[in-house]
Amino acid sequence: MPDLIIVRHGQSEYNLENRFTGSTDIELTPEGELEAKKAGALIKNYPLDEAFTSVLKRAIHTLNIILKEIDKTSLPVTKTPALNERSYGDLQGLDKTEMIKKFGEDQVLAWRRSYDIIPPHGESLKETYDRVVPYYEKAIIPKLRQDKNILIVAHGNSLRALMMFLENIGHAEISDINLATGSPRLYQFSSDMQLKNVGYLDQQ
Ligand SMILES: O=C(O)[C@H](O)COP(=O)(O)O
Repeated sequence: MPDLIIVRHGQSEYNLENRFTGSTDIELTPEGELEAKKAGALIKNYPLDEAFTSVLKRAIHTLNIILKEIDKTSLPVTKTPALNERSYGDLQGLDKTEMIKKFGEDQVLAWRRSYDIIPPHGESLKETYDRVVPYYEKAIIPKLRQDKNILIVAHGNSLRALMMFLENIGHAEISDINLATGSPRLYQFSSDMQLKNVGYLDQQ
């Protein structure tokens, strides 16, 4: 029965400053490092075989802190741009509240949470799904089929896209779903890859 754990990176400097991050390569805050350490403590009881992350440092550093916490710094790690945060295009670096003042709450919410509305020169959740899910199917499902336990550390929207696939979440429903930083979510599958159990480790 393979386990998959997904974790959004800990708080980043732009998260703290309420700025759009997207594909900007921004470091964790001290609070984000602490969140990663706490995530590691929750993951400790699950024997992992491999980990996957993006090529952005907030995710890589979160993974490194988790691996240190669970005493598995030699775990095989794959870093791929397929798991990167979606691009927020022209919004990157800008203040989220300022953007609400300029464009209105509904527009900003649509850019942030809708499935197919594209932020200016950025990437929609649909486009993110179209790179995350094929990568998951090609590179990660075969490992789970070999009964390997896998950890993925990535980003709010690359992981929302993956959650849509894993939990069969519809286009409308996904707009209400947000993944908190540093909160591990566990998926347990049967040997024929049927989802048997899903939930946040800090709520179990
Ligand atoms: O890119 C960002 O700004 C964050 O990682 C996620 O942003 P969101 O909550 O607006 O999707």
